[in-house]
Amino acid sequence: MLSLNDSLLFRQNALIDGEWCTADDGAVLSVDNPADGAIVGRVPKMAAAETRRAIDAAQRAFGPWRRQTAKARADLLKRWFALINEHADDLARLMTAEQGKPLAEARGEIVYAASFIEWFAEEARRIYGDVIPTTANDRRLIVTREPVGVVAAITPWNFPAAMITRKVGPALAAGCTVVLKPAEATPFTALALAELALRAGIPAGVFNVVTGEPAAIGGEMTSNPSVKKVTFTGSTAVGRLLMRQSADTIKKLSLELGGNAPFVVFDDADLDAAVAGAIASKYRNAGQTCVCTNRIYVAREVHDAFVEKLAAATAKLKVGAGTEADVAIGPLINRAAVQKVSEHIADAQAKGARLVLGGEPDERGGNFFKPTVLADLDKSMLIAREETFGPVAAVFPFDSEEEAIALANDTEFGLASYFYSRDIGRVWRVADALESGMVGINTGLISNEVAPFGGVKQSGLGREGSKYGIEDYLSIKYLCMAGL
Ligand SMILES: NC(=O)c1ccc[n+]([C@@H]2O[C@H](COP(=O)([O-])OP(=O)(O)OC[C@H]3O[C@@H](n4cnc5c(N)ncnc54)[C@H](O)[C@@H]3O)[C@@H](O)[C@H]2O)c1
Ligand SMILES: O=C[C@H](O)CS(=O)(=O)O
Repeated sequence: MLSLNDSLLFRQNALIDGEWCTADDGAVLSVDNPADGAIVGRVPKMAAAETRRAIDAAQRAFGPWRRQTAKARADLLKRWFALINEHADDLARLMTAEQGKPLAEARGEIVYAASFIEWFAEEARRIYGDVIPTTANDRRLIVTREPVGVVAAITPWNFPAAMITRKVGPALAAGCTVVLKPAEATPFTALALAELALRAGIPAGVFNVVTGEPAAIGGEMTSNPSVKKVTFTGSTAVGRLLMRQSADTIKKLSLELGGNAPFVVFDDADLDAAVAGAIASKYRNAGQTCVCTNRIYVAREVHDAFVEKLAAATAKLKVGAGTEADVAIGPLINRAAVQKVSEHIADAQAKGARLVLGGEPDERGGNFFKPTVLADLDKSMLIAREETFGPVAAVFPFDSEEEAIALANDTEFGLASYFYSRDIGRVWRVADALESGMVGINTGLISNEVAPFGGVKQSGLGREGSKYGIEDYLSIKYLCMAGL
């Protein structure tokens, strides 16, 4: 049973135009706790009709919201930021109950999620235009930047708060209004954030949350002409589908999609630092992040030493429910996730990989899986091509810098990549050669609100966070002011 300081944060209804409401037919979706399968709660199973009403509410709210001054919007966002931090413990409990991550990680995500609201409250007041040197004395050339309008947002289950504020923060700061569909597995964190937005004074209709049928809701979002932008975070497969569905009405798109991050350890690396970085990047959220290391390439000269150190560090990671003390690896989100991890391990072993540690579900059963280290892998294995999204460290040997770069880039994804070297020439050569939107050099943790987050190739379009993250919610208008 959920125990919150503020029980009103536990919302089991959707939010449309400032009102908490049910599905038209009263249907509901159950949400279960990945740690024990217990029902956490239920949310409306909405579809196209309710989504259309939410879009209409956002359209009505857009005019008044965009006409507020930047400072007025910034002040409301700062109040929302303060309320999120004030209620961080309750938000973390909600998140652990529905997503499973350890409470300490959930608490950290709330701080990270709030930082996007604070950052874009500040950015709201720096949306500048241009005055261009004129082409003739009878005219002045002016550039202004305007909010695009109603934004539809669809987010994943692995970061139930940060993936939402990384979109809603810039959208509201720019003067847009939002209709959000959170993942069906993790709606309660989103609904609690929406409750706090109302308490902050963000007007009805500016931020709406619909829950329910992904295909029906997404179909309305991508076809409704009032929606001017779709911003999506999730798998590349769904991102591709939404891109196709948005084409008929030429919607602006931001896509934060799948990854398959390489982690390269060169022979001149600080091995202990590389092991610490691999642990941080691999096992965060039980390996369920888009920027988790998926393939670890180690110079053959240091391969065995690295594997030994990595296995020793991995063996110290405690598996358990997110509410238990000192847990590092919580449950995976569902049985399908456990199945995929098991398939990747079995496939690798069948093709010659060596199991160093773990390799099977935890004794607890259910969605718990032992942190695993595999060695002596090669590119024929599924784990080399697919995003595992689980606690499996796959170590591949390599013999040259050129080979390491070729192996690292041998994927259709290009979100994050990492490498460890203390040779400054090699650092610049490898950083330039890696095909990814983000590169961690001598670190396994790169995410924050001030830097541009996003990928290349089939990992997506656009950037979130940083000064760049607000651009996708703005359009440029050129004024040619003549007759002077
Ligand atoms: N690049 C990033 O910033 C980032 C961040 C987190 C997760 N991800 C990626 O997301 C994936 C894991 O998350 P997931 O399992 O929730 O992904 P998913 O694509 O299955 O679901 C993401 C969201 O899309 C919705 N959805 C599913 N089918 C839909 C449809 N037909 N129409 C409209 N919406 C639909 C889901 O309900 C959910 O809200 C991984 O590939 C991971 O790499 C990427
Ligand atoms: O899953 C991907 C998220 O973007 C996680 S984070 O931003 O790296 O914390």
